[in-house]
Amino acid sequence: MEVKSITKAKEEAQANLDMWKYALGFTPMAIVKCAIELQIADVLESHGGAMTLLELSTALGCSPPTLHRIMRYLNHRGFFKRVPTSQEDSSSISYEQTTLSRMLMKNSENSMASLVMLESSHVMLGPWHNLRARALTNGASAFVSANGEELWKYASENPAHSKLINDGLACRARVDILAIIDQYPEAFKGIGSLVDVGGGDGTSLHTLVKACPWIRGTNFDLPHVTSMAPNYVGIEHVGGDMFERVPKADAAFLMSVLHDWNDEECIHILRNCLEAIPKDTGKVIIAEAVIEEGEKENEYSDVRLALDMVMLAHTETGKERTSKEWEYVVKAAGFSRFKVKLIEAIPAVIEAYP
Ligand SMILES: C[S@@+](CC[C@H](N)C(=O)[O-])C[C@H]1O[C@@H](n2cnc3c(N)ncnc32)[C@H](O)[C@@H]1O
Ligand SMILES: O=c1cc(-c2ccc(O)cc2)oc2c(O)c(O)ccc12
Repeated sequence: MEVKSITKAKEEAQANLDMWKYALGFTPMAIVKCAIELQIADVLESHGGAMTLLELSTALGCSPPTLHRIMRYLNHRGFFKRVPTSQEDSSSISYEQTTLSRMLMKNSENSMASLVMLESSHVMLGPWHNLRARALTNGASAFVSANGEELWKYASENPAHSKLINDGLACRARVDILAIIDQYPEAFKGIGSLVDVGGGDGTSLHTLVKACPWIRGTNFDLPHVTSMAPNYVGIEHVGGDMFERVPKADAAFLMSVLHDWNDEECIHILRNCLEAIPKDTGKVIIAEAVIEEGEKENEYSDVRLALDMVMLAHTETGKERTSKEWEYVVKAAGFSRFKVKLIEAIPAVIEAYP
């Protein structure tokens, strides 16, 4: 074979292999969800060390051959480690936790289980089947087509789904806030009071105030969200509508809120934030993904671009933005200066000054 046709054949073989990832793309999400529901990681953790397949099957109430196949798949993906044994039969295989499998636990510090449960719920998966209509009309919301009304209205009428959203977003909020404080602590220096606009159940603010105890926090969200939020020392929950008014504070913080809305809506929210802070010393801190294009792509780009698709599926007008697009909405809202600090995490920190 000519060099050119060998190269072509290799490319086709690789493309064929790559296509399998898309055809069976749902598998990792479904099996990870199954592992969370079975509580495999929680049972292994409370056992305190390696468990044989038989011990694990008994503890979980599973059939050993089925569990063996599920564990083989998860192990292949880096969840759980097989401990070598001298015997060959599958029943004597032992498993122990890995850093990745600990993230499947319900209550570990860096658990991502609730986010998996949110994204894999019927309500959140339905809209993905309606993207074609959204692309063809750019008007029909995929979420509304699947669930009858837009996400935040749906959540206000379905307490179980509201809890799924709050828990799902809270688990990654903790991780993102810790990354921000660790890599850019200057953002919160000298701030006496801070309002977290669209703060959800207060997890972000609680994590922030624990690390920066000089800050008095106001967690501001829709009334049905704040009324269900747990009490935290140093945090006041205030229910309201950010399109009407934002409570006053030295600084306003918005994380994963503006990506739910179009430019005009963002400008409206940001103007209300500008009204809420002192003209001379105030600032608005925005924690959101910044989409990099071309050569600037890095290991987070894949997740950031996937989040943009989540916005397409789950919100009516939301989107992730490039640095230029952020500059446009911030300046159009009346801020005079803006700074983007890129960090090793999904969100960047954008500071906007009056
Ligand atoms: C994607 S969540 C982000 C939550 C939190 N900031 C975080 O990062 O985990 C968006 C939040 O905006 C809130 N929200 C939506 N519309 C709102 C409105 N009109 N006024 C105040 N909050 C609103 C939602 O209830 C939700 O908690
Ligand atoms: O399903 C989601 C997920 C997010 C999300 C996940 C991870 C991040 O680092 C940031 C955001 O945000 C969402 C959102 O803002 C929304 O309105 C609906 C769904 C989701």
